Amino acid sequence: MSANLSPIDTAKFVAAKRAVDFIEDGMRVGLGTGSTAAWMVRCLGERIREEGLKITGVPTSSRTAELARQVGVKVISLDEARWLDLTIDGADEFDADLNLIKGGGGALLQEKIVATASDMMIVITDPSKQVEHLGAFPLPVEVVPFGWQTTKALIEESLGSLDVLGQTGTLRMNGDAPFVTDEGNHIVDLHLQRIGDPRKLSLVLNQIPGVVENGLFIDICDKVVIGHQDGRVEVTDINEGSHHEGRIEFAETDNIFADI
Ligand SMILES: O=C(CO)[C@H](O)[C@H](O)COP(=O)(O)O
Repeated sequence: MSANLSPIDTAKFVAAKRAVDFIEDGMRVGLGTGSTAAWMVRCLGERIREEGLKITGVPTSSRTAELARQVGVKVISLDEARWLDLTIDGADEFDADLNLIKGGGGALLQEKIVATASDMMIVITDPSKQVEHLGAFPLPVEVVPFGWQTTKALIEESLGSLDVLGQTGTLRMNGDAPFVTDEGNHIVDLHLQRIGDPRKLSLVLNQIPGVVENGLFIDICDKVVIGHQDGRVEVTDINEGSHHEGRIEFAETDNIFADI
């Protein structure tokens, strides 16, 4: 069987395939969560099978852990790894400074811990996630279940003094019940439309009792790999100030698509 990739999956796949080139034998790698990160895990599995690389992966969610094991990536915990060479993950939005909104898939807490414990973070994405100002995508905030309505009210109250356009939050649901993260918490999505000062917002949110973490990733991402539907790939490194373009050639009959 071969896959019939949609244009958006093609963009995600080529970004993932290019990013996996940055993984070297022996590395400890943080494995992100989401549909783009899932492509990366499959591409890494393919490299391990074909090249016999010795890689250990630290997944950022139970979903990613399951996929990694399925495709032959050795999985260890962050406490076993302690520190990582590289993390590759998707994002919901990124700006020109490579600040991010993450957590659309609900894994922001583990994603932020793992990315922060890495020498380098690479974000893989399609061009639709690039924005001038963060905030059109609802900002996920992970809160403990105890007293979540009070925490949500305190969050909304704090937004009044900040440079944001919207000020409402909604509890993320999973059917009729609140969504529960891998850490047993809930998520409040903030509808801000435009975030004037992401760094300040992140600090303010994380000082509210009941808030565990928020989905703003400030000064964490080093490189972004943008895949396009025609196979083009752009790589921007914020530390080097470099920008390169290339192309990924692939056939939809490749082994990697066999199970999709
Ligand atoms: O932050 C995330 C999960 O918590 C994801 O990386 C983000 O939601 C992007 O997902 P996708 O690649 O499916 O668009």
